[in-house]
Amino acid sequence: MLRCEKLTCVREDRVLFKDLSFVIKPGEIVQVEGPNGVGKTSLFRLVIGLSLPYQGDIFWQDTPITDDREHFYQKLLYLGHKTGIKPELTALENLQFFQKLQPSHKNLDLWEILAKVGLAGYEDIITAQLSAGQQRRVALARLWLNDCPLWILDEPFTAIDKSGVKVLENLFLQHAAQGGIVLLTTHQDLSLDKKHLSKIILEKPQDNFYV
Ligand SMILES: Nc1ncnc2c1ncn2[C@@H]1O[C@H](COP(=O)(O)OP(=O)(O)OP(=O)(O)O)[C@@H](O)[C@H]1O
Repeated sequence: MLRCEKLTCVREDRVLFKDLSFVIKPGEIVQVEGPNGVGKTSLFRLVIGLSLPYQGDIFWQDTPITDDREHFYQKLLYLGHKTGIKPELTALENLQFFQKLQPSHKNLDLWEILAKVGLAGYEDIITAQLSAGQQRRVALARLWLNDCPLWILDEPFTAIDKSGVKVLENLFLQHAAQGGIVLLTTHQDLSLDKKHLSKIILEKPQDNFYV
């Protein structure tokens, strides 16, 4: 369970959000929604401990994430705006690298995973030569190669076409059905219904909302 209590985020003396509290339980998919610049990425950076909140606390399984970072990071898969793939390696080599980080998945068929993300026939191409959407697909293949219960995904669908979004939505449902958590942000409309998708809406504060 991920619990955030009374989070306040300040950037350059400007309050992005104040006293934001939420709980995400195993099996939930939650989308953070709001216009450009409202603070979605900033919220994710707080939640994963990359920056400190101005006020508030973040708990994983009732333990503050600052108390046991190592345990928290073992449970977390975070994909940010950058793809995090190595452009000089092929799609397959990138996956082989990710697989080495997850020994429990050493027997998974990487060709099959590349086919699942729509890269059959592109396995041996240097990723720098792939399109933006194909590069994003290589990065997203990591979702098939981990045991982490908590997925935090910052705009995972950037440059991904509709059929790719559908594949990922199904994967999120599968992850949630197994007790995982997906916390994501996207500007795309998702086809998941209210039963499967909750939302945290961030709104632009008043112009004079300064500390
Ligand atoms: N490191 C930083 N230092 C100062 N200001 C920052 C920093 N990071 C973000 N900001 C500011 O905080 C605000 C929120 O940025 P953030 O990236 O969280 O928005 P977002 O909701 O994710 O936007 P988008 O939908 O465009 O990705 C912006 O006005 C941005 O300029």
